Amino acid sequence: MAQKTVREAALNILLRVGQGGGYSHLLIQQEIDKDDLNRKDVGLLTELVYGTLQRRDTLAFYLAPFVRKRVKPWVRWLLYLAIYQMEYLEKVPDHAIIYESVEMAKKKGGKGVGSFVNGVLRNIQRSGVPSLESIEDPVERLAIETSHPKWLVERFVKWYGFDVARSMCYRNLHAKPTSVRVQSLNITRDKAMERLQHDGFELEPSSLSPQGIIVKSGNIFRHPLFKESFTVQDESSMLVGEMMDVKPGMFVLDACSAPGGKTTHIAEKMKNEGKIHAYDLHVKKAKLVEEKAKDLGLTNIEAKQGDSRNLDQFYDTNFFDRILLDAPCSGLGVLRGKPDIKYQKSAEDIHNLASIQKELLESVSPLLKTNGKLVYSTCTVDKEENEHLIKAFLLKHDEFTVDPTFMDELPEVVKTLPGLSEWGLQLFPQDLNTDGFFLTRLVKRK
Ligand SMILES: C[S@@+](CC[C@H](N)C(=O)[O-])C[C@H]1O[C@@H](n2cnc3c(N)ncnc32)[C@H](O)[C@@H]1O
Repeated sequence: MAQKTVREAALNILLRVGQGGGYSHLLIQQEIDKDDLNRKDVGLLTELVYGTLQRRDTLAFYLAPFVRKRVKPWVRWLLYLAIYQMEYLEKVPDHAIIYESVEMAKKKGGKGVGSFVNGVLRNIQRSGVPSLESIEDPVERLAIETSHPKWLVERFVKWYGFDVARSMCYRNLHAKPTSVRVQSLNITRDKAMERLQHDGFELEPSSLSPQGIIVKSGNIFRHPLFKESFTVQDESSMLVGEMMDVKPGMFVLDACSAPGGKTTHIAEKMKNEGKIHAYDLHVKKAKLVEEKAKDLGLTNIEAKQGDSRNLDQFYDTNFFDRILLDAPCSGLGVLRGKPDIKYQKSAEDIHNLASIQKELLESVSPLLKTNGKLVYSTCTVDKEENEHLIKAFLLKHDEFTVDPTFMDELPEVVKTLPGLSEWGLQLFPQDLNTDGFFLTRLVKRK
């Protein structure tokens, strides 16, 4: 695909995301599948879409003094795309960016729109974008310079203080590394790394899971061993499997399991013995768990569609040795991979999600055996969904406590992190370059 067409594809994706017509990562994937782009084009498309979307509010601030009238959404996105390239990418000179943007504007909207776009971009090139230093309120400035909604930055500052909020917002602007988990029953991590390095991959072992590998370069999806031996998984998520404390032969409930990253990890830890009852609300998603288990050769997983708020009709109380509740959440820890989330979620959404999480925890916890362990996790950094929820649950249920051995069993690298508290571990993306993630392990005493 010629570069100009890549930019057109980027514009179409941005417009659809802006209109609420899809998620950027899925739309990029669709475009890649549709056009069979080469590696360079895929890189450029991803960079343009993520970069522009990640910086949307900063770009709007830069554009504001140059556009006094209302413009159509596609023209606005076209201008954001152009300013993003002018301000953040060094590869293409400004005159080429302006030329291509004007051509796209003419093709899509006619000569008039073309000359409007030309005028705006040439003015920006001449006078430069406005300085962010002109914003006096530090929270508002942080919100605009890192393109997060102000209410969200206020929330982060309230929970964690300005410095942690600032590091997190900045880290959210940068791409995250790819990491994979090795199917340890098929191949050891050392052998897998040897093979990948031989095939030209640049790698690092994970410090959070002995099964984890950080892939610094190379396309792991196309590797011949991918299907049967690797699962793409953030290192923070691998920590869940590591902390489940499972043994072969146990009965485990994975209450929210799709697409099965953590289920299959737990199954590997159980040496493919015992049984994991893996539920998901959606039948299609439960199928994904089944397929993933099949690809990895794991037979101790039973994937089923079901609402985990109603499992008491199928199981007696005190049935499971271990329960994982990897709850549906706001996803505020994964903004690097899914920038759309920061513009779409509201405080009310978070509050509603926290009630679902609470309902799920209330419903699955009676199914745990005495002395059984329950891991609660989310990929968010919001206290209402994490620490506050656990605190309230423990206040109500004196049969549960945070497992006293949880802290000791954590990997050394997390033991000094600021997010470790008596309620569990809150990982921030800036800590170890993982997703923002929360996990804790409860134990049932009576
Ligand atoms: C965070 S994702 C789980 C990710 C998964 N544990 C993994 O590691 O691959 C949450 C999942 O919960 C499912 N879910 C939401 N509400 C549910 C409910 N009431 N019962 C069962 N599953 C639910 C969603 O469909 C979603 O797939």
